[in-house]
Amino acid sequence: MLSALPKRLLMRRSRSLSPCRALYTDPGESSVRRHNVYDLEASVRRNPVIFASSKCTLGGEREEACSNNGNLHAQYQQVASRWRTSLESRRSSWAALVTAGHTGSYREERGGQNTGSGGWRGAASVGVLSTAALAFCFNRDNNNTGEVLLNAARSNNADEVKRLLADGVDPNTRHRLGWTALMVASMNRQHNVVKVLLESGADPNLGDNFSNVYGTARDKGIHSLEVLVTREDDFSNRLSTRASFRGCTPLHYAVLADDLCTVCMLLDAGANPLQVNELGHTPLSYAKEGEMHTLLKEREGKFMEQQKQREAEERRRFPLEWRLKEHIIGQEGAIATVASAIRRKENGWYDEEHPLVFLFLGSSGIGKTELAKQVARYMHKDIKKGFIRMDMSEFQEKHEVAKFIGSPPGYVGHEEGGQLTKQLRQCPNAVVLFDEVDKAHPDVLTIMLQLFDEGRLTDGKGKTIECKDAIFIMTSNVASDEIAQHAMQLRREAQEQSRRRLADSLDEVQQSEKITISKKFKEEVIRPILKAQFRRDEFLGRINEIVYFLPFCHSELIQLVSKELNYWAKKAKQRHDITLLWERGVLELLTRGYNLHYGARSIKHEVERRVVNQLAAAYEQELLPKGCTLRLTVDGELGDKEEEEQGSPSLRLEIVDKDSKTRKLEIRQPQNPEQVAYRR
Ligand SMILES: Nc1ncnc2c1ncn2[C@@H]1O[C@H](COP(=O)(O)OP(=O)(O)OP(=O)(O)O)[C@@H](O)[C@H]1O
Repeated sequence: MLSALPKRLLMRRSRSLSPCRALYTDPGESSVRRHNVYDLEASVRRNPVIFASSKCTLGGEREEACSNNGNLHAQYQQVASRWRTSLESRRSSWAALVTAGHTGSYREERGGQNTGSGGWRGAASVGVLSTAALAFCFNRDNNNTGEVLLNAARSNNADEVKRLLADGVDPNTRHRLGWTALMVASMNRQHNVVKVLLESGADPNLGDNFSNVYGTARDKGIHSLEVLVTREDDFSNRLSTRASFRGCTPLHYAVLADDLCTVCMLLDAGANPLQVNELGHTPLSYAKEGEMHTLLKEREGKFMEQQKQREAEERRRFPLEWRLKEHIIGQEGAIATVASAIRRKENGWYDEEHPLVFLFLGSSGIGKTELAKQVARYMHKDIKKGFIRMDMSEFQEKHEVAKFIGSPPGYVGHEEGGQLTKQLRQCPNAVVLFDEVDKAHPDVLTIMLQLFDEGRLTDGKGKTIECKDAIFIMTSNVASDEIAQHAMQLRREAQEQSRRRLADSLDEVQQSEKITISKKFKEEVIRPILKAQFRRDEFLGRINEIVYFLPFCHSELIQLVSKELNYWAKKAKQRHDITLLWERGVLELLTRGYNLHYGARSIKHEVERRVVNQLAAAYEQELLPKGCTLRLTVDGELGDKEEEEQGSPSLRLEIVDKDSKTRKLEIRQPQNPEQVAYRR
């Protein structure tokens, strides 16, 4: 077994597949790579994809090269001495192997490649060998059942795999370097093992966490030689050390291994042929022409169709309105308007020549940005690219148009491109938020009009971005006072009416708080204000929906306070193992901090000021034992808000003892530094 080790090391260098290489294999290429000599430039010429991956791995390569020249010896000495110490204490025979003549046979088998190329090659050989020895040694000593499963999969022992799975080992256990047993079996054409794993519920859509040898070595803080040997021994020796495999699924590996049987098994078990790896490639990108290519292409089409059906079913079962209401309190009119427009678009009942354009109106901190974000989250899985936020107060000057779409050739910043165009190019169907649109310069509005009208935008370099599928949302505080006053007037009238009807049930009172802005108000009050602000009828004419956000009613304020307290209660539990409870009066008292001009933000601040400050002070004064229960209560009478005196009633923090008795926490007020100085 020991003498077999150098041979394995040599053999692993004979073939090398990478996600990029698999597409371009010609007879000449194999000779280039026969001795694992990477002709990187040739690869780049053949396949632009390798350029991306080679670029990122080039650093690793250079790092290796320079360590080869000077550092490696020192590095090797450091690592090797650690390995040797470990080896000596564990297996004296292994230590003997490192110092004995096996390195010689390794050199011979390398076919004289290292002769004349300096002493480091010899050192590297010893390094590889000792790493392999150590990896082997560690493997032998490992009792972890997950590792045993991975080893059984690697050695094609289907019976052992079956036995381990029956004993309850998780079929999705990952190797410490990132892969699963199903990936190992798929890469190594082990059909029986693949079958057993799939039958036991192994997930065919998990992606590999292993990037490449150098990246993984860096991430895990282990030497690249150890990673190399482990990858080759525990996974496959046919894969490139430089290409990135992060995100590759068992299906990617089965395609790389050119194994049609495994591909069929994985697809039948629900593998997603559209799943991309870190390089953005689906398994189909690695399939050569022929049966495999045709099969994957056909399955991709079918999978897309099924996905559409699933999404439609999901939309029916869990409508957009519900999803939005999970995150947004109140604003039911706004939610209904936005959800209906998106539903029309999703179901093909829209004008596909123009993008959807909304104008959100209302005061600050009322949920305009939050609703835009939630729409983006619903439309796009990748929220980072799918949500573009432009602060229009940054485009108030005429010359700032260039920042928006990029400067023309010959101007400063031409190469940088525009803030909007750069992001839109990455995701042309994004949800784009133009915050505080009323602050933008008229020239910027002209560009936006072109964008809304034609659904395309030409940047400073003359390149056009088609974005008819994007959703544009503008927000503005224009007319917010008028909207707030009107809404409060409507609420007062509704409450008066319900009082007159002697409605004493809470439901009816809450019903009376749901109001709708009248058409007359929109036409007679809001339109003229908007016209005066934007000065263009055609701009307003291109807006599909003007959406009104109303100030919060009392029941919505209670919900906002509860949401905020729940947030802090969760934090208290997670960070300090403290349970936080409160009575209804606390919610009532905290709603009094609501300020129409700051919206939900004023509630957040009130909770921080009256509750979180006390908690932090009590914690600092070591009044809160770990695992304790705290209750927030109101100290004093909750009378009319208008008659309330400064600071009264206040919030009291009590600790609940084991026998359910409570005692007030005596929290000292933080001392004013001036008073401290005076006393001294
Ligand atoms: N209706 C709401 N439901 C739940 N949370 C809300 C609501 N409105 C505001 N918030 C919370 O308040 C904060 C500010 O909200 P948001 O950014 O949506 O305000 P806005 O209406 O866009 O105002 P501004 O124009 O000042 O940005 C966010 O943390 C948000 O989660």
